[in-house]
Amino acid sequence: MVSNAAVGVVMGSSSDWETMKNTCTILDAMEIPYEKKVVSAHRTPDLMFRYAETARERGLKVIIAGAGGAAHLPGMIAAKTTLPVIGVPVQSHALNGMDSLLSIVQMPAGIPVATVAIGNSGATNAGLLAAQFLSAFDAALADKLDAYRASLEKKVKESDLK
Ligand SMILES: Nc1c(C(=O)O)ncn1[C@@H]1O[C@H](COP(=O)(O)O)[C@@H](O)[C@H]1O
Repeated sequence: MVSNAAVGVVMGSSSDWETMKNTCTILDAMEIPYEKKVVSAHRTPDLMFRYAETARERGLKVIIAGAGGAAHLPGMIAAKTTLPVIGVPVQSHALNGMDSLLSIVQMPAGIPVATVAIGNSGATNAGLLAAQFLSAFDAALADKLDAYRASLEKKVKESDLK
C-alpha cells in the first residue's frame, strides 16, 4: 500500500519521543508528509524487518531512526532497505548517549547510516537533512530551507544587537 508519507520517523521506544519530536517539528514546519512509529530491532524484530522491507514500495523516500543505548535500530533498518537512513543517537541515562552514538555511527562499509549528533540538536538536524535530501527534487522545499536559514541568521543578528 502506498501512503503519502515521504519520510518515516521510527524510534526504538516511546521514551525516545522527547528527542524525536524535534525531528517532527522540522518536518511539520517544512510541510513534509511523514509517518511516525515505535519499532525496535530488539523487541519487535519481525515488525522492524517488515517496516524496512516495505518502506520503498509504500512510497517513503527517507527513513529517520532514533534509538538509545544499544542503538541497533538505524543500522538494522539500513540493512533491509536501500532508502537513505538517518540515525539519531538518543541521549541515554547511563552513558550520556555515547553508547547510542557509537552503536549508530560505526557502520561497516556497504551499509551507510547518516549519523547526526546526540540528542535534541541531532534530532532537529535529522529533520533538516531529510528535507535537504528531498529538496534536490523539490524547488519549493529548497525555498523553505532558504527561508529557514534566513530565520537563523536573523535570530543571531538580533541576539547580537541585544
Ligand atoms: N536501542 C533500542 C532499540 C533498538 O535498537 O532496536 N529498541 C529499543 N531501544 C532503546 O532502548 C531505550 C530504552 O527504552 P525503554 O525506555 O522503552 O526502556 C530507548 O532509548 C530505545 O531507543
